[in-house]
Amino acid sequence: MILLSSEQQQLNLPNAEIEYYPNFYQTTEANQLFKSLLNETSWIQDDITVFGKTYKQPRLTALYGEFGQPYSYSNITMHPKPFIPLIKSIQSKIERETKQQFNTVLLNLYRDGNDSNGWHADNEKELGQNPVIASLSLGEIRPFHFKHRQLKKQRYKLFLNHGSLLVMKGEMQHFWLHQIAKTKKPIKERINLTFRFLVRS
Ligand SMILES: O=C(O)CCC(=O)C(=O)O
Ligand SMILES: [Fe+2]
Repeated sequence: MILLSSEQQQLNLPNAEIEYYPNFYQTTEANQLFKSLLNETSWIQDDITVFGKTYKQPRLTALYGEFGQPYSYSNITMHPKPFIPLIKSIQSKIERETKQQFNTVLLNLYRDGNDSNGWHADNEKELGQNPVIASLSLGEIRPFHFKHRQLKKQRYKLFLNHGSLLVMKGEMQHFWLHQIAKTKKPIKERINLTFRFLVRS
């Protein structure tokens, strides 16, 4: 099933609360943000270890945070850089419009269709019980797939527009998995910023 909309939308799904703002940033501003983030972000390519074998992560990432608290997922520990003004200003707009608070952002750069982000949930302990995650998309439009862990008919894809914001809340990270799949289509870069609130340990 495909979910598409041109307006702010609340999706009613079992065990999840999802809000989607297709035009969180207008195109001109989104274009500028994309260009600046591509150039100004400290992108790295981490190694991931799966069943004892080490691979290059199939995308570039960067972590920025307010407290310098490290964030670990999939056997990777990332140490945040202090916020840069550009990212701070994006965070402020997201906080204002969603009425939620964030202190950390994980950025993903999908260089082309070969880059991806496998099925996972953002359920690390330091995110707390029911995390609110705000995900800004810039650049190439790619489908965000999500599926319920138990209810096998509950599978969806949402095309994340250039300049769009997706907010995941409620029990979503307990009951659902999400991914950005590889594609053979010749596509350009996509940047994604996922704002999170890390509980201080
Ligand atoms: O690129 C996306 O839209 C999803 C990113 C994501 O799921 C993550 O970084 O945890
Ligand atoms: Fe995620």
